[in-house]
Amino acid sequence: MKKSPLPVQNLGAKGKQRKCGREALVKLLRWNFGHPDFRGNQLEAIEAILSGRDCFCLMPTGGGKSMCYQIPALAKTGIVLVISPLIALMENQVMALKEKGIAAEFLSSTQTSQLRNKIHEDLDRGQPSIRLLYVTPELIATSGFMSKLKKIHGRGLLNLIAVDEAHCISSWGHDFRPSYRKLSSLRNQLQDVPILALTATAIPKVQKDVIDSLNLQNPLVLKSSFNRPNIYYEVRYKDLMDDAYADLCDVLKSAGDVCAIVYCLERTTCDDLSTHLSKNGISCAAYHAGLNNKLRSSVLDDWICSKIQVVVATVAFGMGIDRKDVRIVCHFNIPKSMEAFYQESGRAGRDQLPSRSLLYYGVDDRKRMEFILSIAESKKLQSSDSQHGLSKKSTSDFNLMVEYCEGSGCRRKKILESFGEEVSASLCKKSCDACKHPNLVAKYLVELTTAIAVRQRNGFSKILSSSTDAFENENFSEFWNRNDEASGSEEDISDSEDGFEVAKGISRSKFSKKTGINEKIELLQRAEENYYRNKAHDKQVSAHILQSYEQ
Ligand SMILES: Nc1ncnc2c1ncn2[C@@H]1O[C@H](COP(=O)(O)OP(=O)(O)OP(=O)(O)O)[C@@H](O)[C@H]1O
Repeated sequence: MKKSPLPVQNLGAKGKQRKCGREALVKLLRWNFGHPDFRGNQLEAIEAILSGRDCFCLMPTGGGKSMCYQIPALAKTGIVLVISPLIALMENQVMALKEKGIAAEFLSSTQTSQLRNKIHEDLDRGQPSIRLLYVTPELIATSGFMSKLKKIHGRGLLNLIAVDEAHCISSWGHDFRPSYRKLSSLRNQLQDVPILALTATAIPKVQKDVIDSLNLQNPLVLKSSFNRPNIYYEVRYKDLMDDAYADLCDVLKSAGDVCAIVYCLERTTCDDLSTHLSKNGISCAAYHAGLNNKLRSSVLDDWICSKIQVVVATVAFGMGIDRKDVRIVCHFNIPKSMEAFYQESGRAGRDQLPSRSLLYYGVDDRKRMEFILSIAESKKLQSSDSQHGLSKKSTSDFNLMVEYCEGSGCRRKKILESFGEEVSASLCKKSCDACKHPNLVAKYLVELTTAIAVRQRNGFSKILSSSTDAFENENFSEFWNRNDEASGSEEDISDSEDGFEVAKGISRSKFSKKTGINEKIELLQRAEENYYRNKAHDKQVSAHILQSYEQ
């Protein structure tokens, strides 16, 4: 049942602001959201914002960042503007808030003009009923919307600008969106409105970049640990097992009928693996950008309402997925960076209950990812726009991921150290395989070294043939551009021209539909020669590679 919101707390008779004390804020939290108390740095962030101060807030996935702007929206008359990278994300949040009786809206080109006009009319009123307004960065950049914001601000009604997923502004971050760059002008245009930057994934370089780019003034910087104590981290080695599909099937079956996400690099793997799991009695479906919108949303709906328990997906299944009881997040292929891994594995256990991150590591997968990243890298070097247009992520970021899988020692420590955190030896408490079963993991790593040596002698035959397919049939589309399921409107970040999108362009042009098979083989051989230029390939290996193209 919808509740009516608690009366606004802060305005005295003459519009003078009264301090909204801790007790009143806790009351708002309990009444509107049913949580007994604030968590982590939530209260500090809220108090800073309500005092008019800029704030940079780093909280782990599932930490409760949205409360940091939702409570201020309820504590003051006026509007909180929330800038969010995805329409789906905005839709989810607005729906959840409306269910709680909180007046929230989003503006996007996916709405009817009638609905948009209604929202604009409300914003023009002396006392708008909307408390939270969600928009994309593209809308902010339009002069029409900016002048509307200025008018609202001029009437003293713009209380806060919250920039969600703020790391998207930094070209050092893993999710760089060129459209976020446009937010740099906010501080000048709307001078005394506090800005709150929120992110779950910011290495120190990105944190500084976010603060500088948004031009935050003397911000309160709140950082929580990235540690997710309720997630158990584990790596399994594909090269040491007969059948990774069967292994995953056993894992899911022995976990019971739990909710899980399995991430794969390629769409075909999603389809194959999902079919295999289904045949073995696991309630699951594939999800990737190759499926039509209707099918994708029905998979999503079925998963959200527990009709199916396991989704086998590419990274298109990403931001904005709000199911809290995900017990297992499995990476069936190695992710491209520690940041991506942290973000994706962090979708497990958002209810804080014990959960699992399971990564299947394979040497073929590693080589394939290195090959893909090397193409993106070489394009970046060629680009004259390398300062602003492209992500600055590089293959070196991937090495951290390889070290996570191939190196010895605590997995949790490796994750946290990659984000610049100092980690005490006792932090993990045996909640990763390397700490819980050190001898077994050490044995696996020795066996893996042997397996790699054997594979190097025999050549990594499958890698390039798979890459040909991928470039040709867009099997990797989501890898290059994580959000290609979005609507493609001018307000949508989905047509962002980030580094991978540009690299996709080269790959496509390299292997356009007109490219004949011989040319493809030649191009791939040349790429392969470059790639393995320090490695000796005897005739037998070359023949083996050619043979694999023909299959
Ligand atoms: N003070 C609190 N007490 C208990 N639960 C809370 C509290 N604050 C937030 N939550 C709950 O925690 C969950 C995660 O919150 P939220 O979606 O805001 O996290 P987030 O930091 O934005 O996560 P992500 O980065 O994964 O999107 C939600 O179910 C929310 O209701």
